[in-house]
Amino acid sequence: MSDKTVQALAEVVGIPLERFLEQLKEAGLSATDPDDIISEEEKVKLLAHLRKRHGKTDVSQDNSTPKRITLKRSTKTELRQSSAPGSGTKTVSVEVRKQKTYIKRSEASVSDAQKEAEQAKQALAALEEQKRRQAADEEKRRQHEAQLKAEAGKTQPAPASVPATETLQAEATESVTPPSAPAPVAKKPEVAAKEAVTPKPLSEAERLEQEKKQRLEAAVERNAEKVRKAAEAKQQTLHKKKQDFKPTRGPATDIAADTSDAARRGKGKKSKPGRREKPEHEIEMQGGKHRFEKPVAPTVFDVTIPETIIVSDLAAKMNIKAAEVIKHLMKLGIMSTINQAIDQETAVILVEEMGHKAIMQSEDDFEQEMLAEVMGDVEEQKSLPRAPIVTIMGHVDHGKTSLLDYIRKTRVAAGEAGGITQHIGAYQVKTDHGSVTFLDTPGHAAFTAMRARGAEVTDIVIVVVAADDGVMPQTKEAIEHARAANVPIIVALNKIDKPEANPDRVMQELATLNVVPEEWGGDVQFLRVSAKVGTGIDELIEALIVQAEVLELTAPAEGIASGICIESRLDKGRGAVATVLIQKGTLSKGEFVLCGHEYGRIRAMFDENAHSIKSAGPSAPVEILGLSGTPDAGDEFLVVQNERVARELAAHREDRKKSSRHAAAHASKLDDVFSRMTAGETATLNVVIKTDVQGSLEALRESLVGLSTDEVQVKCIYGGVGGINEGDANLALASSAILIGFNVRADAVARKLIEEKDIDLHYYSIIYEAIDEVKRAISGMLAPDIQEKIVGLAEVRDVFRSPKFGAIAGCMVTDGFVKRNLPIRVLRDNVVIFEGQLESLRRFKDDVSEVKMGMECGIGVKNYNDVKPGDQIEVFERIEVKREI
Ligand SMILES: Nc1nc2c(ncn2[C@@H]2O[C@H](COP(=O)(O)OP(=O)(O)OP(=O)(O)O)[C@@H](O)[C@H]2O)c(=O)[nH]1
Repeated sequence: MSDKTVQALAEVVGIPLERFLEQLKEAGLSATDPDDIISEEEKVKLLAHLRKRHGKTDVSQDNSTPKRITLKRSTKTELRQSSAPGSGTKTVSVEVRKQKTYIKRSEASVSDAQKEAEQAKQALAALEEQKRRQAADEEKRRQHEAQLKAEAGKTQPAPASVPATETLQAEATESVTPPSAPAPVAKKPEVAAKEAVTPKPLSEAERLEQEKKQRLEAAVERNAEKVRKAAEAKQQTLHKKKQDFKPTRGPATDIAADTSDAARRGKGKKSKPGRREKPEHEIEMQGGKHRFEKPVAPTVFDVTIPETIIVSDLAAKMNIKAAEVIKHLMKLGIMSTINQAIDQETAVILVEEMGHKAIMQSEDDFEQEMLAEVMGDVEEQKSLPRAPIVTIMGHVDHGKTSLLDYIRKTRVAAGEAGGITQHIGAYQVKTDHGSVTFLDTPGHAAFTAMRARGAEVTDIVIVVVAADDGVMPQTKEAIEHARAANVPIIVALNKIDKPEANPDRVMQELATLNVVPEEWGGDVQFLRVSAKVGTGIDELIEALIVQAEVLELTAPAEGIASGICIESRLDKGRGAVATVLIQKGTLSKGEFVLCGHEYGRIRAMFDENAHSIKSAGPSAPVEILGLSGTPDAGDEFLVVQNERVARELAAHREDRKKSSRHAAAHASKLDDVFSRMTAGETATLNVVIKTDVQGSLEALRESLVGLSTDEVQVKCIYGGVGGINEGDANLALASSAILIGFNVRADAVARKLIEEKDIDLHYYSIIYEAIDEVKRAISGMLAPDIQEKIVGLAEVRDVFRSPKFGAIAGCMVTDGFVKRNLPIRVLRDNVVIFEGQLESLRRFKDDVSEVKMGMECGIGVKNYNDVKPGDQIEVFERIEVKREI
């Protein structure tokens, strides 16, 4: 055997290093370090020492008859006690090993002193080889021993029990011990007393088996030692951690503990990559105490409340369940659902009542804050004159489109191949004196719709009046809408080329509407034009430029661009395409834009001639590509520098849109006119009146305007004849006006808008009622005692004549339900033509009391036989409403 280090030898022998070193010291050897080399000579010395140590036990007789002794001892296994710490059932196996000491010794007895070194080598090598044998052999051996014991038939004292490590050592020692060598030391006398050995010769097979068992035992012992050491180390770590851990109350100290832990780990050995660290909480839980503690005082949150907030969002901000918020709202007398928006004031009361701190936040504040971040430090740019933005309005067929087309073709598309221009919703005309931008969506509906969305884009309105036709209802509407928006008017007297054109008459008519020509001493420019032959078009453009100068329209030409989206669409090949009108600054390709709640980088930019351009300045309409979606017409756009905030702002706007849908619209209400007046908010009540005939319009308008007092002025924004359409609803919305329908009704589109925007619409059929209600509203007498509620609508599809009932209208119920004993009105083109009672209501041949939406029925109207297909029958009920004050 070659020389080995102390450590290697200790491992081979299977005893702890420290112990082995001790033994080396006792043997008087110089090696003190695990890496010291033990020479053959030293090994012999060590063995001699060990032999001497064990020599206290007198087993010389055994040695002289080794085989017999071994056999007898091996039968006493079951009485042994464990000497292998921490190895559970294997403890029994360890006991058995002690017998083998005798076997070894007996075997060793045949060897002589000259063979010591060689024998030792063999024993050690054998031990090494047999370290990992199966425990099954051990079991087998025990059974065999039990059998032998039964055969022996008598009890003998147990041999001395020695710890496994010592036994192994002894094995090595005794294998080279001369016959006179002493037996191993009996460490546990009580066990030794029980064991006695009856000498009996061993067969060769038995001897081999005993050897095998011995080796197994050695392996088991070494494993047990390892396990024990690991358990001890673990125990120590735990103990140390427990000592280090001091229970904390606040998160700050928790963190401190964590960091100190981490620091400690860092200072010691570095955790190996890939090795899973034991989670902190497991360790803390083992300490018997959870590190998180219930807060001792209620947490007070700072709750930021926007102008409206959805119940579930409010609950989330206070870290409570929505049901809790709903419960508190109930206590405040407010019934709400989880998705309902509540106003800021209510939310503040609720938040404070729940013990939190409410911080009122205006949406504008928030947006301004974010916008400031988006825009960065924008230098104040010098304002320069800019082109006016013009909208053309007028009555049907008076030539709006022709005028726009003529200007575009002659002034914009000049020089274009084939004269084909792309329609992008707006175009700019350049002259020597300046430019003019035309919005290419004629009519007051588009104009008012943009206004209703809060976009005040138009600088000047051209009202087109056909000189051969004169002022018509939509001419009046156009004028009213322009006035409501406070936008100056220029009148284009069109079709001047026609022989029957009579511009003077038209001028007179307009003068009666307070649109007085400059040449008559008024302030409105009148131009005689022909959209067909081009007469007066240049003058018209000149007039626009002059008007722009009067208005002193200016905008910064440099700097960050902002403006309004005038239309957008989704193009199959190009994605979202938006036409925007730049109001300020210069917009460049590649810049990042936020538009409404859409955003993106401008991939490409085109002018009205579909020319790709790199940049554009104020009042220029451009088409941009690259937005995330299609913004709404009227949405504001601006260039942003920071994509992150742009995205957040876009998300915020989207949220706001959502909550404003839930929230009560801010449209004006007749009911709260008085309260707003007293709050000093308004001194004007705007009304939009639609009536069945001109006579009632005039009567109603005069009566209502006449109600004006020193404190409040009733202002008729617009009055017209006919049903209430989308334009009327938009006008009411844009002007915060109340809609009054006198013997007229709103059409389906208008009804939808009115419902969506919560516009205050009132239907009357008696002028006095309308006057009385407005009077009461402005004098604080809120809510009438009796209100009318429309419960159903049926459309007349056919009319049958019956000798018994007269005219029977075959109807389809299109909304709500029709009930026999409720009052009805007959409407033709949304105008009330009759009010009365139902005489009969039938489904097929049966009389019925009620017919629901989607069903057909026959309706007979009492004392009225003039029903025609296309008429509508409105069923309503009068309900009593309690006075609120
Ligand atoms: N003689 C003559 N005809 C014109 C003139 N301007 C328009 N027209 C004709 O008038 C008709 C109506 O013109 P449009 O431009 O469609 O009128 P509009 O106001 O846009 O009509 P809507 O789009 O229906 O509201 C067309 O047949 C035009 O050719 C003009 O200056 N002279």
